[in-house]
Amino acid sequence: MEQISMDPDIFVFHNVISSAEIAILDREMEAFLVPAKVATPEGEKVSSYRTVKSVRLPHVNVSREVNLLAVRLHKRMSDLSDFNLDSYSDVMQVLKYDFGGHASIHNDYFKNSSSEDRIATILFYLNDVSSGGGTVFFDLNLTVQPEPGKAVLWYNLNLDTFDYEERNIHASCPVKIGSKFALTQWVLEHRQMFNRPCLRPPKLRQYK
Ligand SMILES: O=C(O)CCC(=O)C(=O)O
Ligand SMILES: [Fe+2]
Repeated sequence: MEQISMDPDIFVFHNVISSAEIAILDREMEAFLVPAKVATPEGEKVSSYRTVKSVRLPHVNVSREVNLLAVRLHKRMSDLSDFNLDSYSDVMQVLKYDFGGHASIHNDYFKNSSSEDRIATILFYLNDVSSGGGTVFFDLNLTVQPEPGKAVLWYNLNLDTFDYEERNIHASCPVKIGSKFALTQWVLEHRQMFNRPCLRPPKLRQYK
């Protein structure tokens, strides 16, 4: 494990998913991938803002082998992050960015006082991308390049101030060769009330 940023904390882990496990996801999930939608004032839409195919995991239509793998991956994400994850409510997303696929600059929090927010993000990289495809943190001058088995963890809510962690604004750079295959987990805050207590309620979080 490496800490690639101290303030805010960002951690990188290596060899956290095996090539055999990646092969299962590659083989079984391709058929279920659909263009991801983003929330707009007119509802959920496919958008040039985020051009990626995605599917939820666990998933009702996939084999038992894949759903058992999903349970193992949740346990592993929980072990490496010390967050409490539940296979039924904290669904992961398998992501595939084809040539040119990208996610424009954003933060992962909702900043919406009516729902619980995403306290952190855990992103597993499942392949190499020889050109493009990095996760870039603009304010931190940091780019994390995909490598199979590597994972990155960042916090969307600051665990010291209990406020929105705006400095983790990020994007997924356009893929210039091949495709990018990844798995993301947005960690919700309510289930963390005992291991990360004292988060400020959404209405009291500041937006400067
Ligand atoms: O694919 C990436 O590098 C970034 C994904 C992302 O922004 C997210 O999962 O929230
Ligand atoms: Fe994101």
